[in-house]
Amino acid sequence: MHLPTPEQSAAAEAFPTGSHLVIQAGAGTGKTTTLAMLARTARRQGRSGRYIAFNRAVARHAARTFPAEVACGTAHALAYTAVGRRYQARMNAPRQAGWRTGAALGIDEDMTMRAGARKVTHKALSYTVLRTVTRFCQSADRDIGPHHVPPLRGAESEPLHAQLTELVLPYARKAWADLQHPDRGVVRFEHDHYLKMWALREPVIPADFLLLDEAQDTNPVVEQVLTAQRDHAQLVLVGDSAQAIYGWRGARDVMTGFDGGQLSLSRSFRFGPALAAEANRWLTIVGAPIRLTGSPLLHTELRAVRAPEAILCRTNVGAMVEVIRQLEADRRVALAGGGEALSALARAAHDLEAGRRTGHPELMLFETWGELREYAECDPAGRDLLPLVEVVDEHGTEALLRALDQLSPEDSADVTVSTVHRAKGREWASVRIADDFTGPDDLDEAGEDGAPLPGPIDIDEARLAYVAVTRARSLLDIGGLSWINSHPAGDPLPHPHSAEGNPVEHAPERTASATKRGVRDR
Ligand SMILES: Nc1ncnc2c1ncn2[C@@H]1O[C@H](COP(=O)(O)OP(=O)(O)OP(=O)(O)O)[C@@H](O)[C@H]1O
Repeated sequence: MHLPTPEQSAAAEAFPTGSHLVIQAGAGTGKTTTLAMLARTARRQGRSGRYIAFNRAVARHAARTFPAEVACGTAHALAYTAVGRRYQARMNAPRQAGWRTGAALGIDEDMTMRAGARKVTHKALSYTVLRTVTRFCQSADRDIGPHHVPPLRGAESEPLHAQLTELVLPYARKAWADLQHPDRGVVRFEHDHYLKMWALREPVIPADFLLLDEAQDTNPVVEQVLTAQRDHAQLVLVGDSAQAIYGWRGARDVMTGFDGGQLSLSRSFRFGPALAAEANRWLTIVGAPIRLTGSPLLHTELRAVRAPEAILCRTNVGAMVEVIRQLEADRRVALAGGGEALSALARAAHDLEAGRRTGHPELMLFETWGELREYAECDPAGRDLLPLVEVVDEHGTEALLRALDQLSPEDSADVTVSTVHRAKGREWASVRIADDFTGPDDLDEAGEDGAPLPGPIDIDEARLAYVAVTRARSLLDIGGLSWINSHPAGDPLPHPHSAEGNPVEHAPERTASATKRGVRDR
């Protein structure tokens, strides 16, 4: 048993008062240890509660640490017990292509829409219908509406999206109605469906307290259920606002602005002071409420690393490039999460090269590779696909598929390549940041030395950088993030050109952050 830090003790003392709390827990600061301390305090008080984790693996890990009075699980597990189990027969139904579901809902093969020169086929319409239902299920809304219809690659303009919405909405509503029957229907029943049904019933969760983990990335549907418990249960939101990296798929940081006592954990047990300083530079840029202190007992170096245990990439395509490089260097390579997402992309590219349409949701509106290349090169909405086009044009799809076939399991690999999204919650002894983390574009203005001034840093990119650098224990090679060393915002001292100190930008939806994101890691 460790001697608690003053911050851990403060959390353990605040908890028994029963008031709602927010605990900002920085990377590697012993969050689980601290929550277990709270749980033991509750046991002494005779209170029982629940810990709600982001996924099942985290919930299982917590269950081993927490006393039995605290039930550990996910929001989906609660919803399954209350609603989902009635739909078990439908959940066991075999998977089928989205267009078959679309056809069963009435989207015939000849039902298409023109999007300029592109044809939105019945397959793309069916996909959009199913995605609309999923987005509704993740929202806090009572009914399906136009804002749930996702933008379709290659048909992003407002008039086209409006046309798509009009076409898709009636079928999305029909799909949702179909899903209500416990034992028959044409739409495949998914976990998000029963979660939404449960939320619409406005459930009361019987508990004296609820501990919500990873609260910086909470789906609105879970947020709605949780905040509705605040009159009978003590709410404790735990997470790290600076690690909120799922905003692009609708998640919200429910810690910021929450009405409750504010606590923090800032002593990192993962790394030493040098890495804490690097992390703090990013925490300053994102305007985070905490700064980290490294453990004086741990030595972490920042320097070039030739053979790191892990290479962290910004995008899926960046990961593909790294996999190829590492294989060429004769290293056994693992890809966190497996190679299926990348293989699907490579197969889609292969189909387009052969002049066939693909069913891949990102590329389904394009008929040929040339058409996709033009979209990536000339359309601002397609700019993030440029790295994919370049990697395919450089290596060819067959070489990419061969490379992905050679992946090793993590436990027998020399190096693990991962996107930052996949690396969340993980740590390695030595980490290199991949070179797809490019800095912001230069401004049109020049500085006193005549060199162009670097543009502001997108705040979403800075959060991603913070998650990436804090995965290392002993060695960090900041690699692709080295541009920060010559950016004014990378200076830990306030910069003279900026009243606030650091020029950063809070990017609105679908601006720089969206176009820079690359093919998404799901
Ligand atoms: N007060 C303490 N003194 C020394 N070591 C501690 C203390 N609190 C936690 N630790 C150690 O820090 C490490 C990380 O703690 P823990 O497993 O609780 O964190 P986590 O929740 O898994 O990770 P993170 O903090 O990154 O979310 C563990 O090895 C734990 O034993």
